[in-house]
Amino acid sequence: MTKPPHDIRTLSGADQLREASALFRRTLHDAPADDEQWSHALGSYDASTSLGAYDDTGMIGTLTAYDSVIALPGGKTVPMAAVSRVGVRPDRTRRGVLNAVMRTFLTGTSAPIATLRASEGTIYRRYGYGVATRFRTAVVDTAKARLHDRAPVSGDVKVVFDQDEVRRRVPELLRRFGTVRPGGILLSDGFWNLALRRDGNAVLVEHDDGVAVYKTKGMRGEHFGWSMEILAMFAATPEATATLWRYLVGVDLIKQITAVGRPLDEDLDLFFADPRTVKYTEVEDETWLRLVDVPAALAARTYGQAEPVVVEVVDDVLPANSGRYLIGPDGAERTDRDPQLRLGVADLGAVYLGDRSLTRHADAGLVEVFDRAASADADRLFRLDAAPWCGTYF
Ligand SMILES: CC(=O)SCCNC(=O)CCNC(=O)[C@H](O)C(C)(C)COP(=O)(O)OP(=O)(O)OC[C@H]1O[C@@H](n2cnc3c(N)ncnc32)[C@H](O)[C@@H]1OP(=O)(O)O
Repeated sequence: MTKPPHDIRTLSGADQLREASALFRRTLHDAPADDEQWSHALGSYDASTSLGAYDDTGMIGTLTAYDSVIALPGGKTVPMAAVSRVGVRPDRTRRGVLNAVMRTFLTGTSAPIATLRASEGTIYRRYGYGVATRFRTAVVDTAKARLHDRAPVSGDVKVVFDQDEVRRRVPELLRRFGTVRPGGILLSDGFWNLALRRDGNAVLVEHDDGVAVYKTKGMRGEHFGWSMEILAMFAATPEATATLWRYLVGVDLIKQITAVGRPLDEDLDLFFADPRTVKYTEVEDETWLRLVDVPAALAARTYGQAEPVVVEVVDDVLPANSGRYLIGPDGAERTDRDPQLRLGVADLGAVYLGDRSLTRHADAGLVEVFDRAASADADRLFRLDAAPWCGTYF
């Protein structure tokens, strides 16, 4: 009989990391990295935050976390563990391996917040992750695309094609612009080196207040027709948005531009003479966020103006987080007062960055409301003027 798959170890050395990489890629139906790919992938790993699960047949599960930071409402950034490369060998699934790995990770990480991108929507809620940011896809028809006369174009852009320079400049630029909104994160140079190599011939567009990275692909059945995909785009000002888009829609021979993963409130159509230039397609979940240290995370963001509320948080995986918190315009702290609202830690994670309100979650049966006025106050405390958004896929 196979022994319980609960032997979880922190990985060490390139060989174990390569084994974990191969295992993870297999779970996504991909072949292991060859020597060339692995030489670039190794630098994206940190062994100290990578776990392996073992039984008597060897490594059967893995999870890694990139050291990152996340921007919060109020402008502060705090350490964040960006969880990725989660996989369990297909002959060992549904026996509690992920359960053991995730619990080991959550009890061991020093970051107050963890986030991830979920391969399936049913997996991570049980570990306390909630959907904290969402994005939508913008498809731009270049045949129609002309910015209107009052679009705030300002200055010019510089285009970089040399791939060594692209890989050097992108992490630098994202350190400046990647956290312009709450939900924005920073990842290491090693991560970007790997990601940009995977995307192939990436083109970098720089503006004084923003950056875009794109790739192009020949379109099937189109003579001299290409499509453009925006891989990353951050603008700190409306002028940067207008100027970057003026460049992008002006590139010759591009028939269509797809920008996956744009903020829900980025109203790009307002920049164009014909608003039907832009079609918004799927809205998808982006950041799944887990408050690992609830008191620290609640204290790290700022809040809007409203009466303070007492929220009871329930956390079965990390029970030290469970308890009552007084949250008000001046901050958040533990309290003994009677709760006005009660919710699980996954739903606290979902409202934490200010995307959908606590009342919307209550309407859906996800928050217990003992005092309706407190629910409205909580909405004003947590809400932001702009939608939280990450914009970086990992
Ligand atoms: C952040 C990322 O890296 S996302 C990528 C995640 N990886 C993948 O999608 C690769 C393919 N899938 C896998 O490798 C595995 O199926 C995993 C990692 C998703 C799950 O691993 P397992 O070891 O099977 O999970 P485990 O047995 O611990 O299950 C834990 C719980 O989640 C549930 N669960 C796990 N996977 C799924 C799923 N795909 N769909 C629905 N429920 C699931 C189990 O039923 C179990 O529920 P319970 O606690 O109520 O009993």
